[in-house]
Amino acid sequence: MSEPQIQLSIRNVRKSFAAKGGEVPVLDGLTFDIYERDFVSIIGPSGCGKTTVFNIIAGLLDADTGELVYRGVPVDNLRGRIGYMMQKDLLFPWRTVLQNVLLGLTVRGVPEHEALDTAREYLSTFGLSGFEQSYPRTLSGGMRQRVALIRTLIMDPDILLLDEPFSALDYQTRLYLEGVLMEAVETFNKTVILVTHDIDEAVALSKRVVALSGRPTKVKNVHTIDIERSSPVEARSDHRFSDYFHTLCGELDIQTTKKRVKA
Ligand SMILES: Nc1ncnc2c1ncn2[C@@H]1O[C@H](COP(=O)(O)OP(=O)(O)OP(=O)(O)O)[C@@H](O)[C@H]1O
Repeated sequence: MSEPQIQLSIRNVRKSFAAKGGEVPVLDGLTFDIYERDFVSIIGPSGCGKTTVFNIIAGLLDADTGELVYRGVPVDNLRGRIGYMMQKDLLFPWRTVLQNVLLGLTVRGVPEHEALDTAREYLSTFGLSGFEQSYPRTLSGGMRQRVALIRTLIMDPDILLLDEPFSALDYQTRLYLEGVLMEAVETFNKTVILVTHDIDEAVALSKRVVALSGRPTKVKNVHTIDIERSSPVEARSDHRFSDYFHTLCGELDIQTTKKRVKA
């Protein structure tokens, strides 16, 4: 098999924020690589700067120092190359499902009939045919996240940045949407970077997991997850799943053995 090609390098990125007591260092020289068609999860303690990394990649924030290198070329950010999906679906409530999905293509100047064909095809692929004229408030949380995922994918970004996209959903819907995501990523050949608090989800979906330390944040370790993965539910039955799960709990200092509670 050929060596994986590096798509994006994050090199020595530092970022501090001004706070009442002075500058707070958040990212302390973050360095890791993303390969072509990678699926990488980023895990780390709450507030360690996971969203900040995404915002720097997306061009919503500037790093203080450090470098992003995209396919061998240093860049300021990946604006125009990424699709960013967040925990909150951010659909426009006054627009129908179809109008929400069409928006990006229209802004890009895609001819109307072409945009409509593409939008309908995506809605059908994601099981949302028949809901074109529905408004977001009439859909379940899982359906709204499917619309948000379509809206992200339809722009054909090189890399998907997914910031806890399923964390507000119930477990059953999450499992279902993990499967939808996995299939979509394979069908559309996308590279994914996923921020998640859910170690179970990280192991089930990812080829690699980047574990971050607490603030000021560095990369603690990068783990390759080598499991059979025909679906995220199947992945959970792989005999190595539990080992990876425990290793990553250890990275986050989560106690996995029983401890006596002192009376
Ligand atoms: N624009 C900003 N101005 C000032 N401080 C900020 C700003 N953005 C983030 N921070 C601070 O930087 C730190 C990291 O925030 P960030 O949201 O990136 O962490 P996170 O790991 O994504 O958090 P969580 O796990 O809770 O989602 C936090 O202490 C946050 O308060």
